[in-house]
Amino acid sequence: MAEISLKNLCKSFGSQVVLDNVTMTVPDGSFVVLLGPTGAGKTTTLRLISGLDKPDSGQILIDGVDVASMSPAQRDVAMVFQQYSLYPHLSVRDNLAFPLKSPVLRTPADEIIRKVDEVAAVLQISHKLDNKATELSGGEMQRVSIGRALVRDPQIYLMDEPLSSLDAKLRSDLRIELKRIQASLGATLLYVTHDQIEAMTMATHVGVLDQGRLVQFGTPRQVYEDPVSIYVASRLGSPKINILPADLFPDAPAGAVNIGLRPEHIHIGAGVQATVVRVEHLGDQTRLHLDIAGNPLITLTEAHTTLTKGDSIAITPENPLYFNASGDRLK
Ligand SMILES: Nc1ncnc2c1ncn2[C@@H]1O[C@H](COP(=O)(O)OP(=O)(O)OP(=O)(O)O)[C@@H](O)[C@H]1O
Repeated sequence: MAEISLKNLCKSFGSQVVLDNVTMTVPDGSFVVLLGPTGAGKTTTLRLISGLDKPDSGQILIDGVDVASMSPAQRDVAMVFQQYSLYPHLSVRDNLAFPLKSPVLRTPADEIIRKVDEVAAVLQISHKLDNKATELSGGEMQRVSIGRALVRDPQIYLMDEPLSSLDAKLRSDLRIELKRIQASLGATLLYVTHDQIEAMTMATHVGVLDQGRLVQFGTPRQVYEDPVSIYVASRLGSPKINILPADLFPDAPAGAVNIGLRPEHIHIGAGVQATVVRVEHLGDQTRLHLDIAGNPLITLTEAHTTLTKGDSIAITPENPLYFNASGDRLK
């Protein structure tokens, strides 16, 4: 396995700057999740690393080697796309075996059988091994696409929203499986998603992209607890962080325009008056939708709360985050 190092990477399409001076290290054996809204440059980053596109400037090093002159095959990278890319005329077994049959790898036949069976079991598609790729559901096809990356032993794995087409149950099963496989192989994995639960549960590190710029890189916990801006704070957490005028509460520091309050960081019992707008019972927890001087706010309370719509309560911020007029964090 290998480290990926991006140095001052820039890429434009026509007049649109898609990556703006991105410098980032994906450590050997890490699971790095790139987060950002649509168009932030996530897929482009993967395509540049895999060699499918070329950067305008900057460097990509894999295990310390500049890969600029290497073809995608020479880079020894396995990529899983959002859209499954299978050979429709081949069976699932042959699709999975295909990467191992490359003349460069020369994998022995019994090793191919063993690997394919192992990966099919992990991805819960053993019963479909003899089906044609066209005879699978979308979710099954996507599992075969992931399997085709897993049968190989590449230097790095690049995955572009590989779970987005799967239903919720399968997505959560595969989140756990992918994380387990990555950790047991010690694989270096760069993973693109919109899904903050995937980021929080799988990543060793999270990189947040904003219009082609890498605005924060750290552990999921660092990025969640210590975001550099409202933009970053809003990328992680469900329900989302509450962003309110800073002067709704006492003790805002000079220059603070907004206060950011995570739903779990609001103490009920004393402080500023708020009105209950809606009580959302989710089984294990209850979300309280509040109104505070005309501003919406969501917080959490115990499952069996007796609060109802129209009640008046008092709240105090815990661990508030303050932001200036540009949305940058005040320390
Ligand atoms: N080959 C191309 N030609 C022209 N523009 C492109 C090309 N590839 C990407 N873009 C543009 O670059 C921007 C970034 O695209 P990219 O696919 O990297 O975003 P993303 O963060 O992966 O978004 P998504 O989450 O929607 O996949 C988009 O505005 C896209 O339209």
